[in-house]
Amino acid sequence: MKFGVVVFPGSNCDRDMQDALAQDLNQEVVMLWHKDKDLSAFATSDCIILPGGFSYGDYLRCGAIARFSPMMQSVIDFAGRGGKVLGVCNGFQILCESHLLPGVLLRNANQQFICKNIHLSGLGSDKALKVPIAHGEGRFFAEDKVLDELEKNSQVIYRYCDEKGAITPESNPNGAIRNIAGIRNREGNVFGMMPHPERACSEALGNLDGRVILKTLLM
Ligand SMILES: NC(=O)CC[C@H](N)C(=O)O
Repeated sequence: MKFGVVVFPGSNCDRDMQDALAQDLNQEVVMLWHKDKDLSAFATSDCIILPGGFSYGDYLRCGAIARFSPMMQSVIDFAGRGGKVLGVCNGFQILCESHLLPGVLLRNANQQFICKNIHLSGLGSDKALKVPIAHGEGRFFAEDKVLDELEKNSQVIYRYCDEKGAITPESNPNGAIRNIAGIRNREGNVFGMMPHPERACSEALGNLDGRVILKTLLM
């Protein structure tokens, strides 16, 4: 399978994602510019990634302007055809702004930018996975009705937990509702998460837990 990584003005995790996929996971990766819109080289068995960063300087709300990039219309069409799409951090924000995923990312409860390792409970492992976060607007929120629907359809893919896997208020770094760190759409082909698996894919970085996440979701 082939991966396309969309570069927006202000993306800063695009090369990390490219490196993780190409070097650490041995996958074919093509970089895509947000002003282009041609995805004809991608089959629905391929995957488009919206990386982390500060697209358009985070003006208005994180992801609110990137949503209108020409490439995003093509990504929405690609997702509609069943192609896999993953948004990490700013990419997750763009997916919510584009309504490919429900809910919103609000400013962190403590009003601070948070950059640290956290633990996740969810797909791919029985043990807690250690992954870095780095965001100012990462507090997932949706109305109870939406949340109940997400839970009923197993669309919550990751929750913040402690290192033993317990999902507690103390293990929630940003105040995300129900400790939600990542979700998928109902069809199961669009994924969004605030933590950065691409920063945890290499032995040189001392953490391989990100590989488990990327492999589980995408390969
Ligand atoms: N690492 C990121 O993608 C950061 C996302 C966004 N700029 C925020 O601060 O919330």
